[in-house]
Amino acid sequence: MLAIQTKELRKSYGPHEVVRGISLRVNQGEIFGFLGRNGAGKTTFINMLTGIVRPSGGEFSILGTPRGQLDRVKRHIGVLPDYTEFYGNDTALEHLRYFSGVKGLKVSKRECLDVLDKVGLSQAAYVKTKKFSFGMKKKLGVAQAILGQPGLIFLDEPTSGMDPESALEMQQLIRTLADKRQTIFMTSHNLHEVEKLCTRIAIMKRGNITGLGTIEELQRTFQPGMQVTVKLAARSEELYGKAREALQQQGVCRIQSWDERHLTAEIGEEADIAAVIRVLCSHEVDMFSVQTARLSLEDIFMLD
Ligand SMILES: Nc1ncnc2c1ncn2[C@@H]1O[C@H](COP(=O)(O)OP(=O)(O)OP(=O)(O)O)[C@@H](O)[C@H]1O
Repeated sequence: MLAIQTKELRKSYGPHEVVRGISLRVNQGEIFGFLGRNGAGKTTFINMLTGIVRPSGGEFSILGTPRGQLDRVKRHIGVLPDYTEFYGNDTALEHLRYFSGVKGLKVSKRECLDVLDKVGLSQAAYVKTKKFSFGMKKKLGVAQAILGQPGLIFLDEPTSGMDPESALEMQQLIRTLADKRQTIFMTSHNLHEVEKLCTRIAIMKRGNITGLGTIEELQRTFQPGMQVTVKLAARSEELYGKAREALQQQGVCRIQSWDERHLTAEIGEEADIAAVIRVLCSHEVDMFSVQTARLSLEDIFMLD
């Protein structure tokens, strides 16, 4: 069973098509990263899947249940929305107990306290939420989303506004949830976090998915080859001229840029590094180091 399946899902506001026919499959237990610039359509897409926004076209199913029967699985879906506001005179614990009642979850006080502990709010269980900082509200939002161990959890920017330590703890919590086969569908503008956490990533641009896959698959899609940077043993015009000439003559790589000491070239695959090193050695080019690099998620995200 898939956690999420969408087919040609679309949404328009008047003449403005915000989500343009997205087909996506998310497996159970994945930490799926959903990226896009501000206004790309991420929240609208999530809001359709959680029943907040009515699609203009297309189909989807959640945990094997089609869109028309979403009420049947709502208890198994957790959501951290893109805004987190609470009734200020309630404590964190009161809020969770009230929320679990509204959602029809059978959750004990002990479980609510456990969840508050997991998000790092154990000290604030009996504190009124009007005294909460932005980061604490975000944590309470996550607590609400994971209450009752839902099979699918939507997290809209789960760590934004958190201090670095809290963000790391939240990332660890997300991993723990996925280890228990709970599916996470998350947005984040922290690309480093996404690169570290997510099993697969979709990049959304102007309502379309322009990239989809693991980080390695995205790298291969957007840069079929690899980049190799040779740092020469010394800053020397002669050495660098020799290196350039040797590599160009042998055609083992395509030189992209160079300065007085570094020479950066594109190679077809990792195994071609050996050929580059062989050519340079046979032409007596002394090297300090040879490094390969692939595009980072940030590089890929910035591509238009
Ligand atoms: N209710 C609405 N009525 C009209 N336009 C809307 C509505 N909701 C969203 N939009 C428009 O849809 C587009 C996508 O918005 P959405 O909030 O889905 O983007 P996003 O990718 O989540 O952005 P962000 O990263 O800033 O949260 C925007 O141009 C927005 O103005």
